Amino acid sequence: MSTENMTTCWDKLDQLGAEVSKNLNLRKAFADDPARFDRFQVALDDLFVDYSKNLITDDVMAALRELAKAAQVESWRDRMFAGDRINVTENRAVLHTALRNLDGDPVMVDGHDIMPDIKDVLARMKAFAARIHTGDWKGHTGKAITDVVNIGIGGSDLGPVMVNEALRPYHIDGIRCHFVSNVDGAHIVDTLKDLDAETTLFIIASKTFTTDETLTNAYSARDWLIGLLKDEAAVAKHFVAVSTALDKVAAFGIDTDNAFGFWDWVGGRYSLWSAIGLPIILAVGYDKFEELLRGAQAMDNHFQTAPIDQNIPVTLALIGVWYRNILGASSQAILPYDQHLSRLPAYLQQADMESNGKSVTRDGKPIFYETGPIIWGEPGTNGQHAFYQLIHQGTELIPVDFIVAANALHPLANHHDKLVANCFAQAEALMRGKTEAEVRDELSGTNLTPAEIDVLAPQKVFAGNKPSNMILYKQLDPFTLGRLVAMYEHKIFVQGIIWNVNSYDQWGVELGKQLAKELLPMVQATQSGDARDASTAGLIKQLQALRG
Ligand SMILES: O=P(O)(O)OC[C@H]1O[C@H](O)[C@H](O)[C@@H](O)[C@@H]1O
Repeated sequence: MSTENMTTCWDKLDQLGAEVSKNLNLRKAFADDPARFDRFQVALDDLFVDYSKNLITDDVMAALRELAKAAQVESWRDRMFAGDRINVTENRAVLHTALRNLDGDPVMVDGHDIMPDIKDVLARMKAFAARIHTGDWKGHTGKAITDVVNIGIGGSDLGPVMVNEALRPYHIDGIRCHFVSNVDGAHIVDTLKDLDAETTLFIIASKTFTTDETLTNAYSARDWLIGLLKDEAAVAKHFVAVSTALDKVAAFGIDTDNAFGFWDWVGGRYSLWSAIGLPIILAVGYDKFEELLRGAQAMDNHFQTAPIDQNIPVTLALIGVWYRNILGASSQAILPYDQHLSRLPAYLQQADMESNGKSVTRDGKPIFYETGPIIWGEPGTNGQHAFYQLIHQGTELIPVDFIVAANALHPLANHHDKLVANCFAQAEALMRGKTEAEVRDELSGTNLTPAEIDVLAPQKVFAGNKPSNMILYKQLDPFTLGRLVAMYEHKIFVQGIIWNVNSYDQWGVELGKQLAKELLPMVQATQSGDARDASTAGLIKQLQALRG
């Protein structure tokens, strides 16, 4: 990319940033411009994004699109889809999009078409799930499986957890999925407490099959099963694995006939579309999983073909860059008005923060601008009664993504109407605010004294001018969920290109893992901690004292 062009774009954006900060009032912008809503929207069929309530003008959007062009977003996008090794620090292609390229062209990696491999694993998962669902797959004592426990962490947990929660209305009767991720023994102990070993199936999900938490939980699950069924041979009927490292799966003692593979060109946090999605297939059935893939594929096609100014992921990415780099926002709130999307913020924390939480460029140079924001959020309306206070009246600029379905998948229409009304109301309130004059007008009808009004009125003022996107669609079915997740994946990709970071490695997680290994014998009191820094050494001593 041309650094010179980028600098020109950033300079222009800085200048527009100063202008917008000084002059743009959204309430007035809507009043002055009846076409603002029509101009600032993008859609893919029923998936509609209103971005008119952002601190943007036509000039801002034009300058941001110039930035995307200068950063060569489109050619990077094409390189990603074509299987170029854009994950340079790991020398890998980035091809989660191939996992949902169900009826697309061949995708080549090192001269080999990967599509037949992908379809082969899908077919094996489909057949396996059918055996579980029909009761044809029997546990060691001859009983059908009723409970599935997925043991995995990070990308081998958060995607299936989020999707299974999101697709709750589609769950198949007779099979319950559980997830164990934390090395905190409470997680597995609490999960197994109510399960019957004879009817429980464990999925050990780990891309690398080296992750300590997952292996620790897997061994404890194995002990639990063998302890109850009194036969090591039981493992064969109660353990399956999902991994790219099938040799390590075999070393653990799981028959590779019962393992589902994926490949190093699937990043962990982009892997729910791969065999990592097995618990999704077990929860909702293969056909719904395929609808999820087809939804993601629809968003992939849109991302590849829609012009920049009508491209949903590009638009969301550019608006995010505007807030992060020009207007100084440090976080991005994800506020789904959908109880079933309660795990979406946590899922996007890994997707976004592990991808773009970087401070060196792709070629290893230090970065002197802001990169990935802090991602956080909770479903509405709950958040309204907790942290929205700070969004409305605090001192931080917090751009918000509201996400809501037009139709509920439950019969309580009055609930859904209230949910949607609250969602739209929050976006409106953030945008328009409430002036001191409006507050004083309201208070003038009360029996407060003028002195009391002087104290109270400023507290009740809403500055407004707070930005949000509204993401609205027909209903949260598997297809739409696929579109939604792929939309965020591509948003993250575009931002990574603009920030010139490698969004597909995660070296920042390594140091803690390494030190935990070193500290374990000190925690176990088989080695002295005295040589560590004074705080760590002191904590180890304090720990031993508390353990007595
Ligand atoms: O799937 P695994 O190899 O067990 O990895 C699980 C997780 O742990 C790693 O430390 C990374 O931070 C994550 O990106 C990854 O998803």
